Amino acid sequence: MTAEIINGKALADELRNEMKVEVEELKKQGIYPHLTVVLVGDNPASKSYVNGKEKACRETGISSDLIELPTSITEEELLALIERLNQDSAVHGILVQLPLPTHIREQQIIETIHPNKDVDGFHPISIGRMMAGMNTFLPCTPFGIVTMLQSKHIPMEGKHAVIIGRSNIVGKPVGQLLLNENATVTYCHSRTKDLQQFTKQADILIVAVGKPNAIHANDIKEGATVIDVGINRLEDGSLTGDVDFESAKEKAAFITPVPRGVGPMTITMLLKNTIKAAEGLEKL
Ligand SMILES: NC(=O)C1=CN([C@@H]2O[C@H](COP(=O)(O)OP(=O)(O)OC[C@H]3O[C@@H](n4cnc5c(N)ncnc54)[C@H](OP(=O)(O)O)[C@@H]3O)[C@@H](O)[C@H]2O)C=CC1
Ligand SMILES: Nc1nc(=O)c2c([nH]1)NC[C@@H]1CN(c3ccc(C(=O)N[C@@H](CCC(=O)O)C(=O)O)cc3)C=[N+]21
Repeated sequence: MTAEIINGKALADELRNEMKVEVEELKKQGIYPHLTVVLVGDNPASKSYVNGKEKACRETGISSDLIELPTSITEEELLALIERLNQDSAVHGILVQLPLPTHIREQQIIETIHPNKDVDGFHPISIGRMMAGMNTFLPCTPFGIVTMLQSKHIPMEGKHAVIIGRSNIVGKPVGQLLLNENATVTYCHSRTKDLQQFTKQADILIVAVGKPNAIHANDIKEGATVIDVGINRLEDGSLTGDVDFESAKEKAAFITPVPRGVGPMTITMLLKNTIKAAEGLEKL
């Protein structure tokens, strides 16, 4: 079997065009959706992601501003900035780019962002609402993955979804969203014994490890759907995922590429959450 490639970039463009219309409608009502992005330090990868987010906002008619801070900023100063953004009624969404320097406690920062402005969906209140299946800001990468599966009418109900990775931003929440969609979910991680025993059972395999070639064709079941979340920059500057795409695409039924797979969908869901934040919480 040769897999159908799920073009995340094309789907992202399509959804962004729809959102553009929604944003225009909001503006007619006097609501100007606005995202504030906070970037601490000068990590080149973070800068590049943040640029992508700003460009996507512009294209959708969402206004955004970037607050760049030196690595030397203290946790107190960053918390004070977030408190100020929480109070600012012109700011609908707040995104603090991760990772943060080690002297700043990430969890403190995440918990200070007002849940009504938590467009990343990382606040414990957002996570709790997601677990309870309530309306909330869903974390962007998991939300993007489920949206991709739905766009291709790939059934989740009753299917075995195997997740490799258990981070708070990808692995754990994507498993929860798939569970909400009635999949049977297995989590694997670095302490999993005999990983292949699990991956070979997966109808839907989500790979969020952060290592090139973590998964090959012989790890997957014929006809599976393979979602590659990994973003790895190689020495030659090119980007690659966690899956050996060339071999896996001969065995899977559906597969996402890197680049132009999950990444653009992550940004698109951020735009969606920002619009939702601007529309106001009464809808939450
Ligand atoms: N496309 C997108 O929009 C996004 C892409 N990413 C990318 O996705 C990847 C994962 O990100 P993130 O979740 O933040 O990463 P983390 O490093 O936080 O998590 C990686 C996970 O993989 C597990 N793992 C590591 N090695 C193995 C192994 N050999 N076998 C099985 N499991 C293993 C770890 O296990 P343990 O918990 O035991 O350590 C951990 O749970 C990265 O490449 C990142 O750049 C991230 C966010 C968005
Ligand atoms: N608070 C916070 N929220 C995040 O959502 C967040 C974060 N911190 N820290 C880092 C990760 C990573 N992430 C990506 C977003 C888009 C692409 C993306 O658009 N990738 C393009 C390629 C981009 C390129 O060429 O560099 C693609 O895969 O086609 C990738 C990765 C969001 N993250």
